[in-house]
Amino acid sequence: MAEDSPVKIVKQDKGIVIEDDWPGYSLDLFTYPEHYHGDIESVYIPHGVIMDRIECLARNILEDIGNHDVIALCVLKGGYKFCADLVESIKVLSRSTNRTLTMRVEFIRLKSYLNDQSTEDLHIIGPEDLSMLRGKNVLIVEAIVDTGKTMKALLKHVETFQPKRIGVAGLLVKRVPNGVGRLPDYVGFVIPNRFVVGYALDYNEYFRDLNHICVISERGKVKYKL
Ligand SMILES: O=P(O)(O)OC[C@H]1O[C@H](OP(=O)(O)OP(=O)(O)O)[C@H](O)[C@@H]1O
Ligand code: HPA
Repeated sequence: MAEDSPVKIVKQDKGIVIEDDWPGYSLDLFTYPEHYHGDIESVYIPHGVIMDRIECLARNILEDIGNHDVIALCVLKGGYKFCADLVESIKVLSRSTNRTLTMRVEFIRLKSYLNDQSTEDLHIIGPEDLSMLRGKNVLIVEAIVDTGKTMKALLKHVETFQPKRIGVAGLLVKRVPNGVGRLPDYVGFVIPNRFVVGYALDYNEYFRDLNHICVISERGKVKYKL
């Protein structure tokens, strides 16, 4: 039976720290779509490493969830791959440990970036009504916390629907000067202040179809600039 109390977050994960001098892997060592040739500088986090890390996060999250019901709130668009892989990993782990876990997934979309810059124009595009979160344990699933502005606005918005407890899983947290707001409870990787793309992270909607997380090249920035 599902427990009625709030989920206790005890298995916090501060993430794997990628140092500032990490150049990434040479592109020759990996495959990637031909149409991005010249548009990326290096493979920063290979797809397989992302998947392994997600499995660890899933294990920690599952231990904290116990027998509680949880709603995963996927932050679109950048979070769609992380959310799908995280929920799948939690499902597989819960089956292999004979648990009966019901995890609902809901979606919200926020947008603020133009080119590689955060703008003041932060829109919550939808849905307006998240009343299904009232009294529930909510796990926000976000691909990247950079300036932290998106997470700050999102938490403020979600709190108005009075969930029981909000946990946050973030695949990437960027080391930036003057970052704002709450850091995720479960972090995949802490990365240097470089603009990364792939694994659903975009630059003006390009690169979401790249499996690895890569550093965009100057040529890529110019080619897809708006
Ligand atoms: O911490 P911040 O500096 O606020 O940046 C993080 C946000 O930026 C990106 O979203 P974006 O606005 O590009 O929309 P998208 O997810 O649809 O690409 C990303 O997916 C995060 O949601
Ligand atoms: O480095 C980034 N890449 C893609 N989207 C982002 N949104 C914030 N930071 C980033």
